[in-house]
Amino acid sequence: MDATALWQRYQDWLYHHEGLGLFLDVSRVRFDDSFVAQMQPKFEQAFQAMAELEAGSIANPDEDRMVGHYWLRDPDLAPTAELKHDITSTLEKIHTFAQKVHRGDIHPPDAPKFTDILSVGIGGSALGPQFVAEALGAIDAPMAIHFIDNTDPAGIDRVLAQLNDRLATTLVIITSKSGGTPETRNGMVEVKHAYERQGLNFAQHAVAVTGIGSRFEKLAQTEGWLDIFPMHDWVGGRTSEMSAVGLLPAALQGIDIDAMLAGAKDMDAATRVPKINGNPAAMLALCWYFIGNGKGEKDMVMLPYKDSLLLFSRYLQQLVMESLGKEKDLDGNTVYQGIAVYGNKGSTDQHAYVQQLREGVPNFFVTFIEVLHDRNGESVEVEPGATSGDFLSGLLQGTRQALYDNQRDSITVTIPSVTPRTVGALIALYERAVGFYASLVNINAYHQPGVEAGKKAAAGVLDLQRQLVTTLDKAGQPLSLTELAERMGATDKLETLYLVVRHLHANQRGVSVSGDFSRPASLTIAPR
Ligand SMILES: O=P(O)(O)OC[C@H]1O[C@](O)(CO)[C@@H](O)[C@@H]1O
Repeated sequence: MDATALWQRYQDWLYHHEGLGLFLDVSRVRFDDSFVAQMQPKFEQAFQAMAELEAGSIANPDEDRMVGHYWLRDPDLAPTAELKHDITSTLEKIHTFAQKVHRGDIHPPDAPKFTDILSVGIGGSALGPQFVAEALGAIDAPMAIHFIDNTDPAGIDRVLAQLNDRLATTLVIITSKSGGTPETRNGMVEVKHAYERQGLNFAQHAVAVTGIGSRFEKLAQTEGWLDIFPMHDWVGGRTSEMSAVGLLPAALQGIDIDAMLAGAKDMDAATRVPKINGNPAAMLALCWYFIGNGKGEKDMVMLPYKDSLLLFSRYLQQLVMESLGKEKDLDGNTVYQGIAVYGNKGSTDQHAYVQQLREGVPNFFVTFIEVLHDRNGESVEVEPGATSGDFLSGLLQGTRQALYDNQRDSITVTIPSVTPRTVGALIALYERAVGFYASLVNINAYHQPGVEAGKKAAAGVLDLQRQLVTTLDKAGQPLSLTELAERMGATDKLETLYLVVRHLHANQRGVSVSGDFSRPASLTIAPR
């Protein structure tokens, strides 16, 4: 396409949201008019399905529940007065709680104010709060936030060591919709121990964000935690940033959560428009379908050219991959759907993997996120007539052009600056695009059956470990791996037993091993 035709295409497809100051450019994705016409009927169905979802239909048939994250930013849309009340009262409760914590009305037992937040959660109960903290957390925020989002003992120790002197003034938020996620439970138990070691009362520092009636809710009630915030069953983990999951930590950090909600609400309204060109989420879904042939054949590389948006790709990894990565479609056909997402930030990644993007295997498309406002305050010229921000902008444009020249498609989302309002809008934009794309490829975006298999297998390994230690204790003599497996009736699990023994040995726990780990048959295992 020559420069004149490309410029025309740029203008024909340029989306601009005046209120948000957001632009979307899809001109560097090579679909043509006939493709758009061919997709029209599928989009009509997608718009219809989305309208039904917003009206409260059972959009997640497997789990028999409604999907209501759009109501969080526009409670008037909630299908019943009761749901509307749940949303508005939770928001009010968050505001009041944050104000009281900031004023010191709610304070730790032995100090006038809480200084820090320790958030314990994983997946949708961590990624949104982490992204928002990185994007919007101020250096002089009223409270600094820290995260435990794994069951890695060394990782937990690192966070607790950083907080050591301030544990007495740290507010702990335990977030789990199900209230039964092992990593989060472990994090909570470890944090509780840390408080007890310092002679502190954990309950008087703890807040739960959890599903109504969950195990965590009951525990928090029994132990008398500071407060409990509800997660409603119609909000999925990966779309929960605008529920108490995201809003509570954001409000405590002094982030304007009403502006986040307003930005998302405006974007929701813009993506409710039932047409392709003119609806930014539909435009994204159209591009994803075109580029990946409706089968996710190409990966989505997210490149925000702004350090504070570093975690957007990680946040989107869950939103996109947990929603779209499905074996079966809604009719039960095996489809193996999904779109892989990765990326960090520009221009940094240009010095890491952009070489491959420009010249290597063409199995991706890039989404550039451009931020127009460079910084608050004046910029020095780093060379005559150019600032650091000019370089950042030039590098984005240059990479976009270099990729296009080599047949690599890209999308560019432009926002005026990184604010609560634009961050809310970005989240809403991608939530809706994922919803549309799921309709286009006929899958359920709102369940995650695949995650269960790994959880069940992990539980099986831990059961085997307990059985192993009991068997060894009973035997009272060293056993080879094979003898151990025979006594346990687990001769089909020799490899798992070997891996468990190796891990226990590395941590001096429960077993004493002699022999050579590189020759499993040489090992003898005794109780410690
Ligand atoms: O909030 P919960 O119930 O602890 O779940 C955490 C995450 O685990 C998952 O269920 C996957 O295992 C995610 O969908 C969810 O965001």
